[in-house]
Parts: sequence; structure tokens; C-alpha cells
Amino acid sequence: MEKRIYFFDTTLRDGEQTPGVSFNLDEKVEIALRLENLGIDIIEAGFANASPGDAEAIRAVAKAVSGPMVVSLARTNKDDIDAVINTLGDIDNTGIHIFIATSPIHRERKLGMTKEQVLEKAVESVSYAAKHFKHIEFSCEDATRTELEFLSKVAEKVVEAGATVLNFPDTVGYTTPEEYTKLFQYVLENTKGIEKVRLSCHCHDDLGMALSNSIAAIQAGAVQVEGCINGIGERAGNVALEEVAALLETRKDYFNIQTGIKLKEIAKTSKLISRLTGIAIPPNKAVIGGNAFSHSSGIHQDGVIKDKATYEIMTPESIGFNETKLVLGKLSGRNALKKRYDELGYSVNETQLKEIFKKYKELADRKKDIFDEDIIALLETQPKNTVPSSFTFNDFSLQILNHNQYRAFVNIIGAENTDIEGIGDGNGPIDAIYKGIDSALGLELELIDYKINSISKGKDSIGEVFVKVRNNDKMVSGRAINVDIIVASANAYIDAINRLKVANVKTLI
Ligand SMILES: CC(=O)SCCNC(=O)CCNC(=O)[C@H](O)C(C)(C)COP(=O)(O)OP(=O)(O)OC[C@H]1O[C@@H](n2cnc3c(N)ncnc32)[C@H](O)[C@@H]1OP(=O)(O)O
Ligand SMILES: CC(C)C(=O)C(=O)O
Repeated sequence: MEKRIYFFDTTLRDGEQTPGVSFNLDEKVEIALRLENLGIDIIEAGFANASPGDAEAIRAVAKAVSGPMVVSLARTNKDDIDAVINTLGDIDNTGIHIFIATSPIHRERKLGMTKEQVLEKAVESVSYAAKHFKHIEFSCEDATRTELEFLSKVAEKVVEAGATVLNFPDTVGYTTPEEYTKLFQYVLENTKGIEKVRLSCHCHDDLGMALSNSIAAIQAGAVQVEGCINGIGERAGNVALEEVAALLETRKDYFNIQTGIKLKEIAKTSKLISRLTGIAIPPNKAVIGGNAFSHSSGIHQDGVIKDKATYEIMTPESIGFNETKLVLGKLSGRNALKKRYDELGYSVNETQLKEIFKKYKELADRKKDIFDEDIIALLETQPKNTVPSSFTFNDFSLQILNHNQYRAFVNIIGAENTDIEGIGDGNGPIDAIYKGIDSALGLELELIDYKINSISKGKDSIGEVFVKVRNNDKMVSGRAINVDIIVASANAYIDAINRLKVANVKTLI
């Protein structure tokens, strides 16, 4: 039979323990409403006794949402519990989450308590809270470093006292799936009354094990999973709830587990948390990262073009993202390039594609990001759009003579592959190169206009150079693109010369 798992979101409590993160009342309400849309079952809205402002925000959250239950955290002391009673006691569908650490290190070094004192505090506080709340979650903080026998004893006594949910947190992200499984199995087998309560897991990600450990707990008997959106939380954070939800849905064939989560709401929720915390989502983050549905290598892109399922185990749309992205780069292949041209509305035939693809690879070797403008520029400088070239700019070197004075050595390939050399001195590199080209070809052209644009974005953007030159009474334009603006400038000049030749063949040959 399909098992139902409850999602307990602590973005507003443990998530707020992320260094540098603090939510105000309006932000907590905005997040809570989003969590409600996501289908979260229980929202831990804060720690009522932490500050009057937090108590006010928790109350506002409880009043704002109607679906999820809202709880507040409390230590095992009367002040903390009273703060929760005052904050939530008169609002329906609310509860309390009480905790005390049970492990030897925490008992001895932090609390300065014996096992008996910890047990007494736990029972006393749950009994007191039970007079005010029907829903009482009790957490044995640092459960995974606690003696199993003692853990089971605390669990049994708090259930007797009125706890309705028992949580065994891996507070410091220390456990392993096998150990965590054994913990759940042990308490299930050795704790009287445990069948009456809901078991919960709460995993931190100090060793990157939060997801594996949460899943192990679910398989071992936990029916509630606690975590935060985007995996925020104290230190390395909590398990990312969107990962748990996406995993259980994507591998329903394996887990056969049902949740109330609407996966389509994940993208929106994750973006909101990122915006309000100021914590950017790493591009390679599972499920929500910018690259989670991007494909960059030719073989993968080809597979995805043919059938997305070759490289996508869930669709971007199912998580609330727009679409699969094929990112053009150095490792892309012809099929992805052709698809992008199709999407941009350019029809490119096989011969053109073959020619453009060579240039594309050369460009991609020199440039990190390839933008649409880049590939459009590659297409638009194809031979069909330009004059047949007689001269090709081949190579150059530059010498700095002194301040602002340059000498250019240029090499041009002429008809029948002849090498033509020229030297020019100028006030800048381009002036020198243009004079070098003039000297190589025996010309003295007048440069009427020179313009340079950046075709796309970034420091390594392609430069697009336009020139206008005059030879006697003939005026022509030239254009060229290149990531190296000196090369683009030289090619634009040569392009103009080639057009001049078309216009006035005799004068130039
Ligand atoms: C595992 C977790 O994530 S637990 C949640 C952690 N979250 C937070 O701490 C955020 C909110 N906390 C706060 O605003 C403050 O720490 C407060 C208001 C709760 C307490 O502040 P203070 O009274 O100044 O105490 P302080 O934080 O310095 O120390 C914590 C005290 O609580 C005690 N304590 C810790 N856990 C518990 C517990 N579960 N039950 C009872 N006492 C506890 C500590 O032993 C320490 O007691 P001491 O002052 O006698 O040494
Ligand atoms: C209060 C408990 C559940 C906690 O946050 C932890 O142990 O990490």
C-alpha cells in the first residue's frame, strides 16, 4: 500500500539560523503562503521565545495560512513553552515543538545535566504543553549520537506524557543511512506506545548526507521529513525539501510513497527563498539549480533533441521551470547549432551548416559564452552575403616603438595563394595595421569612417567593425567580426578593399 509522508518545513526556523539570514514578519508571511501553495503539511514558523518580533511573526503566519499546521520551537522550560502558548494557543491548527539534547556530549558539556535530569525535563515540559496543545512534537536533539537505550527511554516517557510526534534529529549531520535506519528500527522495536505517534527525521548536511539519511529514515519508518527549501539552515544546512519531494515523485516506482507536495510550485518557492535570504542558488544544485535542465555537450544535446528522456529524468515543467535549455558552447555539436538557428527563425542548409560549424568551433575555442547574437553574426558573415574575396588577411605582429607609436607587420594572402607582406607605422595598432595593408597592396586609401560594436555580452564578446574607405572617387564599406578587435578591424578593411576591387577591378590588379 502507498505510504503518505508529511512534509515539515523549517525554513522559517532552522532556515533562519543560516548565518546572515533574518526574516521580518511580512517576509515570514509571504514565505508561509508560498509553502502553503507548495503543499507543505507543517510549517515551523520560528522560536517564539527568541524575540517578541519572532513571536509576532509566528502568530501572523498562523493567522495567514489555512492549510498547513503552524508550530513554534521551545526548549524544555516553562518560559519557552509559555511563549508558544501566548503566541499560538488560541489559534486553530497549531502546535508546539519541544526539544532537549539527549547525547552524552550535549548532556554533559552543554546542559550540565544527567540522563535523569534530561528525562525529567522532557517529561515535565511535554506534560505541561499537553494542557494547551493537541499537537506536540518532541525532538531528542543530537539523537544520532545518543545511546539507543536512553533514546528509547526518553521516547517512551514523552509519548506517555502526551507527545504526538517523535523526532530523532541528526543535529550535526553525523550519521550514515545504515546507522540512521538502525536507530529507527531500534526505537520502533523497543519503545512502548510508539505505534501511537508519528516518527520524524530531521537531517543536517554537514557531510553531504542529509538526503540519503532522510530517505533511509523514511524507509525505516519515519512518516514525517523535516527540512528547508534550498537546503538552508544552521551550518551546512538542512536537507533540501525540494530534493526529497522530487526524489520521491521521480522514483515513485521504487519508493511507492505519496506526498502532498505540488512539484510545479518548487521553482517559485525556491526563487522566493533565494531572493529573501540573498543566497544565490548554485547552478549545479539538484532540482533547482540553473543547470539542472541545461545540456551543454553535443552528444547529450543530440540525445535531448531526439528524445528529452535520454538525459532528463524529470521535466523542467514538472518543477515549475520554463523549459529544457541547450547551452551552446565549445562542446556543442551540429544538431544543437541547427536547432538554435531554427528556433531563432533562420533556415540553414546542410552545406551552410558545415561551413558555419567550423567557424563556430573556432569561436567557441576563444569565447566562454556563445550568445544568439554570436551565432547570428556567424551566419550573416557567410560568403553568400559578402563579396568573393581576393585578399585574405592572414597574420600580423605589432611592435610598440615608443609612446603611442606602433609598427605593424602584416601578411595577406592574395590570388593563387601568394604571400603579400607589408609594414606600417601608426599612432595606434589599428592605424599601423591599416598602413601596413596599404603598403602591402600598394594603396593609399582614405579611411572615411570606422565603427566598432560589441555583438553580445561579456569582456570576450565578438567585436563587429564597420569601415568606410575611399580610393580616388570610389567609396565602399567593409564589415567583419572577430573576438579579437584588431583582427576584426583588419578584416573589415580587407573586406572593403575586396569590394573596391569588384567596383574597380582594373585599378587594383
Ligand atoms: C538544534 C537547534 O537548532 S536548537 C534551536 C536553536 N535556535 C536558537 O537558539 C535560536 C533562538 N535562540 C535565542 O534567541 C536564544 O538562544 C534564547 C532566547 C532561546 C536563549 O537565550 P539565553 O537565555 O540568553 O541563553 P543562551 O542562548 O545564551 O544559552 C542557551 C541556554 O539554554 C539551555 N538550553 C539549551 N537547550 C535547551 C533545552 N532544549 N531545554 C532547556 N534548556 C536548554 C542551555 O544550556 C543554556 O542554558 P544556560 O544559560 O543555563 O547555560
Ligand atoms: C530542534 C531540532 C529539531 C533541531 O533543529 C536539530 O536537532 O537540528
